[in-house]
Amino acid sequence: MPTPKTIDTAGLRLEFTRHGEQALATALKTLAALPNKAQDLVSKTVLNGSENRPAWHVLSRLGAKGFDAPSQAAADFLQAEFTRMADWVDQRVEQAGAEGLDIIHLGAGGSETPMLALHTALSVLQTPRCRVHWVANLDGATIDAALAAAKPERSWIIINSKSFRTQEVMRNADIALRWLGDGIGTDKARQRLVALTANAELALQRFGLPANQIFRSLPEIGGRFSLWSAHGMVLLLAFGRETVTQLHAGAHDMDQHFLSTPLESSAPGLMAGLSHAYRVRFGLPLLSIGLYGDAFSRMPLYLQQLLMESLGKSTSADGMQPVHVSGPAVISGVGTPVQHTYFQLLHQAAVPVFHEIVAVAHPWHRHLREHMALLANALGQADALWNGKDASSWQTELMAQGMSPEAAARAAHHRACPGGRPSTFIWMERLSAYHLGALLALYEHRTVVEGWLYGINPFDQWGVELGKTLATKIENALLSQNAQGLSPETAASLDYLRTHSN
Ligand SMILES: O=P(O)(O)OC[C@H]1O[C@H](O)[C@H](O)[C@@H](O)[C@@H]1O
Repeated sequence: MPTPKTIDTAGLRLEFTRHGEQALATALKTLAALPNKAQDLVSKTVLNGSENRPAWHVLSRLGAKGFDAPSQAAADFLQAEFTRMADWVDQRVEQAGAEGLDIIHLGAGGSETPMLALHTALSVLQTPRCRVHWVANLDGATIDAALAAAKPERSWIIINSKSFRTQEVMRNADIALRWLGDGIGTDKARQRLVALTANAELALQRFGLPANQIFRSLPEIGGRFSLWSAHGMVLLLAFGRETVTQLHAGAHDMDQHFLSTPLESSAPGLMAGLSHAYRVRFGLPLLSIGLYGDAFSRMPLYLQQLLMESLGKSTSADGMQPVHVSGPAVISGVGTPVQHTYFQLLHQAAVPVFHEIVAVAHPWHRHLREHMALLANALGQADALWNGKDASSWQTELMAQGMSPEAAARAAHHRACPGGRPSTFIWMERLSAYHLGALLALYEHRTVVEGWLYGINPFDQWGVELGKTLATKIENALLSQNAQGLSPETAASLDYLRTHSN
């Protein structure tokens, strides 16, 4: 099959023109040999073996269909829950009237980063209908600042946690609930608490929340894939049903492309195949993602979570074998500012990095000339990475400017860029909810396929769990002043902390 050099789908154009024939051929060969499990994403097949579950995030897009009875039931449930949530949101916004709402949004990881990324991007296009105060960290200053900026009488607390066990989220919820109780009374405060979760039992148990204050997702939807389900409520609050429906439509169109196209010619397939080829065949450790426009300023954290939490594994999906090469470390930032931070490393570091660029063809503001200059920067970086400029061209140029041949030769070596550094250019035709939905679904599918190529399970995250368990144990030791059972390194750190923490 000839290598597609560009792919147009769901309002996006992907250019694969800045990759060598060898990398493309390797990607195509490995993709051709990989059983295409895309359809399993919409069936009852257990794709997440270590947690013994299917992976059902595609079913949470509006309009998605299941392949068999259990998956269709899941799609029906998720989409009905979306409608219940959208109705609830409309009522809240209407009741708030001109005063508006303060939303205290408590969530971590996948229960915050994708919503924050989209909230930032969509805010450029549409003024949010409510003020959102984001709190992810266990940093008392952050929750204090969020609460100080909100008015209790118009505040709602959203506890966004799939497991309802994430310690920092629950701690912040306790603080926020106390603050709201002080402001409007305990009973009223409890009525202003909403849980978005796959663990409704725990929400009931911990906060006594009635069913109408709980919006449910499913355990089969992984944390970093969950924004389309109830976990994305804040987007409905801020931007309304029409915008969020457009977001789903973009993702759904990308799903259709992914589900109906062989991996070798699908956009997510080829991105994954190339990333895998650069890691496994060429040994490159780093992937860079540069996104052009401040609308994308919160996207890097989400993309890093999606890619690294999914692909940072070293055990085969069946748990039986070690995997020696898995996903790249991801560095990411917003162009042009990021060009002034780590791009030097892209151009001249001894070990090459592979790069992805996201840019929007049509400006979302009135400054067309500046927008063209922004895009010229994105293209200029891609060109410099791929075509470089060798020492002899520099030497000729510097001598033409009057430098002596010896000085020009020395200077030329510092300036020379080797080129041959690959990138995939991803154009969004416009900045819109639809195109953002398509972009996020593209990255989701690309991540999943890449996981399959390494032979790992992209849907679990056991490594994150150990540190969480230890944190609880260490906190108990700190409180009881008893370091028994802790590692000697931690016990020594606690000695320092005992004398310096208050
Ligand atoms: O939604 P929660 O259960 O609170 O989990 C929040 C986050 O916790 C961990 O960091 C997981 O690794 C993430 O995938 C998850 O999104």
